[in-house]
Amino acid sequence: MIWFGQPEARECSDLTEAGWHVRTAGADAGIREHERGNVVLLADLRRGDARVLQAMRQLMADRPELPWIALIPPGAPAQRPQVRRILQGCRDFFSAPLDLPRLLVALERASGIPSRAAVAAADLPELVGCSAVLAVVAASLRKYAPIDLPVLITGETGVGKEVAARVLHRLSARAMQPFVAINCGALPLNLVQSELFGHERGAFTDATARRIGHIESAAGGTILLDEVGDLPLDVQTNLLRFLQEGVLQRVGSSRPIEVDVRVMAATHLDLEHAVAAGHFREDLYYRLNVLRLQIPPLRERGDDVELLAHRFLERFRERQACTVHGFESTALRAMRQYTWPGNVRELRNRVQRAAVMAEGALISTADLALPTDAPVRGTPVSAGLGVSRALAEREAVAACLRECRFNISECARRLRISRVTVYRLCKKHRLELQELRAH
Ligand SMILES: Nc1ncnc2c1ncn2[C@@H]1O[C@H](COP(=O)(O)OP(=O)(O)OP(=O)(O)O)[C@@H](O)[C@H]1O
Repeated sequence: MIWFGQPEARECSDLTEAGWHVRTAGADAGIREHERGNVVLLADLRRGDARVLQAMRQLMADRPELPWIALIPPGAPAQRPQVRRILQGCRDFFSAPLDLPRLLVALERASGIPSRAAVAAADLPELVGCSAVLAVVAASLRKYAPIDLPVLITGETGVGKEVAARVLHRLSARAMQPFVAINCGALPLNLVQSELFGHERGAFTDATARRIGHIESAAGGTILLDEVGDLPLDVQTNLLRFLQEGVLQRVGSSRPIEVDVRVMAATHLDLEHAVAAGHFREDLYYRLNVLRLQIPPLRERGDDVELLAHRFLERFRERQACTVHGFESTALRAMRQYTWPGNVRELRNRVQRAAVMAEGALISTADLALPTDAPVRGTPVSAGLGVSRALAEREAVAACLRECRFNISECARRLRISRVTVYRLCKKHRLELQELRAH
C-alpha cells in the first residue's frame, strides 16, 4: 500500500505485521511500474497537507481505477468541498482514531486480495463471513458435499440455508446436474402432491397435460425442500417412500418411476417439536436428518455483519448508479448491535434500501431505518421482560403466518386475534408479508 501522508510508527508496524508492504509518499507521488494493478492507496487527510492533497487529486484524475481509502480527522472535515471530492473517489474512509481491524478488512476488500474470511473458506465464495461459527459451517459443507446422503439444514429465516444447499450441490459430484429449490410452504395445499411428484393427463380436473414434478426435474442432481415442515402428512408419506426406494409415482398413475436425486431439506421450525406434536412423521424425520447442518443466526456471527454489509453495498454499486461508498462508523456500530431477526436477508434489504436513501457518500444509521423499539444485541437482560415478550410475539406471528401459508384469516383464527390485529402486529414487528411470501 502507498500511504499518502505520514503514518505513525505503530500504524506502520501493525500493517507490516498483518502482511502489508507500506510505502509512504508525499507530493512527488507516483505509481511505480511493479505496483500497477497491485496496490491500494491510502489518503491520510488527518493533517491536511495541501501539497499531498494536490498530488492525490492529480493521481485520482489520471488513474481513476486505482483503489483509495481515506483517513480523516474526527469532526466534520468531510464538509469541505476539497475533501468531499476526494472522499467521493475513495472505496472507504475512516475517521481517527484508526480502527486497525476495520482498516485491514477495507484494505483486503479494496485490493481484491482474499480476506481472512475468504482464505478460511477458499473455495466457498458464496459464503461471505469470517466468524468462527461460519468456519464450522464451511468445514461441515466440505465434509458433507461428497457424501450422497440427505442433509437437513436448520436455522432461522434468512440465515443462508439455501446458500448452504447450493454450496453442497456445487461441491458434490452432481454439480453439473440440476439444482432445484422448492419452497414447500409456498405450494398451494391441493397441488403439493402433483407439484413434487408430477401428474398424468386427466389426473384431476385441471390436469390437461402430463406434467413432470420438481423431483423428476432435478434428476441426476439435487433437490432442496425448503420449509419441509410445511408438507402435508400425505405428501410426507410419499416423500418417505421416495427416499427409501428411489421411486415415485406421478399423480394419476400407478407406474413407479426411478429417479436419482439427492434430497436436502431445510427448515426454520423445530422439527423435533413438530414430530412430538404429530405434525411431522418421525420416520421421515430420521430419513432426512442423516447429516445435520445448523446455520447460526447473524447476531451470533460478530464481524460478519460488517463484512456482509460491505459486500451487499459493493454488489449494489456494481449494478446500480450509486454515489454511496461506505458506512458511517455510527451506522456500523448500530448494525453490530442490532439483533437482525430477518438475518442476512434483512441485512441485504436494509443495505440496498439505505444505498438508495442516503444523501451523502456514506450510509448513516438513519438510512438503515433500524427499528428504534427493536431489542439490540447485548442488552436483553437489561432491557427486561418487555424485550423478550416482543421477540416471542414476533416469532409467534411469523411462524403462524408461515404455517397458514400467509392466509391472514386462518392465522387470526389460530392466534385467536382479529385480522386487523394480525396486520397491526406485522406492521409493529416489520414483518413484510410480501417479502415473507416470496421466500
Ligand atoms: N453467508 C452469506 N454470504 C452471502 N450472502 C448470503 C449469506 N447467507 C445468506 N446470504 C444471502 O441472504 C439471502 C437469504 O439467504 P437464503 O435464502 O439462503 O436464506 P434461508 O435461510 O434459506 O431463508 P428462508 O428461511 O427464508 O428460506 C440471500 O440473498 C442470500 O444470497
